[in-house]
Amino acid sequence: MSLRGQTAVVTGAVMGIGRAMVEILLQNDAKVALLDVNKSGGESLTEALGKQYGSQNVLFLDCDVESEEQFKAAFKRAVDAFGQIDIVFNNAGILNEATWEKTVSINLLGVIRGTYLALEHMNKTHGGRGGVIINTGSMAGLGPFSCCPVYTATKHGVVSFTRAMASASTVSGYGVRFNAVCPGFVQTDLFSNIPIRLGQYSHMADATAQLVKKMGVITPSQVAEAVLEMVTDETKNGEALMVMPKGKEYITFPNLISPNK
Ligand SMILES: NC(=O)C1=CN([C@@H]2O[C@H](COP(=O)(O)OP(=O)(O)OC[C@H]3O[C@@H](n4cnc5c(N)ncnc54)[C@H](O)[C@@H]3O)[C@@H](O)[C@H]2O)C=CC1
Ligand SMILES: CCCCC/C=C\C=C\C(=O)C/C=C\C/C=C\CCCC(=O)O
Repeated sequence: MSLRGQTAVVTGAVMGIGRAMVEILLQNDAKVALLDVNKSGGESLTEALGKQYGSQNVLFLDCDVESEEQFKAAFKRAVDAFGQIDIVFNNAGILNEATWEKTVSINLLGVIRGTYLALEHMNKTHGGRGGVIINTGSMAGLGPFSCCPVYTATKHGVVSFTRAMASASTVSGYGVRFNAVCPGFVQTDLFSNIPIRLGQYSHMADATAQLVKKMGVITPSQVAEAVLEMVTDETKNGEALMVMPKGKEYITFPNLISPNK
């Protein structure tokens, strides 16, 4: 499937799931702006990707999603370089229960900030041409990940924010679709230094390792393929797509207004 003529912004683009998403977008002919705090890694990755996919199709922007100023400037530079933004993947996230305020700031506030800044360029009621925004949740956004209560709260926030924005967009005519991807365990850097990341819950590291063993682990590319499906399938809006070793599943949420439906 071709995304030729489409432009994407990916946060947390240098490693893990973000990096896999950048590659699949480039493989499908999109132009991609990579936003990340890892400047040296971002510059060398972008140089390598430029050689493979064409340097005019890839742009690194040094950006901390905690900073409104840096984030706003990055969107502007992406628009200046590529002309418009059609796809946004708000993916940057950390897992650290010790620095829990930072976890909230990056995982939840960063997604909200990225969504609102993206809408300034994409919202059809403000001269944009619409598009799709995918936010990275987690299975921890669907059920409790007991060793990480704050991380769990941020991911529930991401899923709920995404669903509410999908609904707001439909009602308001923004022309932008919103979906959340909810992976299980993915083999990335988040798996390093687990006891430190768990902070006061470090005593649960062994039990969590058992859970990982039971549930299994997927690759960043499997997550990227699931995200691509929600990018390209124009019927998908307000979805939370769980991605697990046993496969993908769109989550059915309770209908709170008509509980028997
Ligand atoms: N690895 C896993 O098992 C799972 C991860 N996730 C979520 O997937 C997303 C990506 O995580 P991974 O790829 O696993 O992590 P990772 O640690 O491999 O990559 C995260 C990337 O985000 C960047 N980043 C971190 N803080 C940033 C900030 N303030 N501003 C901009 N960029 C920043 C990092 O430099 C890095 O390139 C996160 O939101 C995470 O919560 C969700 C479910 C499972
Ligand atoms: C000891 C290894 C821990 C590794 C943790 C690393 C990353 C986890 C990232 C997540 O986003 C969590 C992903 C999946 C698990 C989430 C919830 C499990 C809920 C299980 C249940 O309902 O009981």
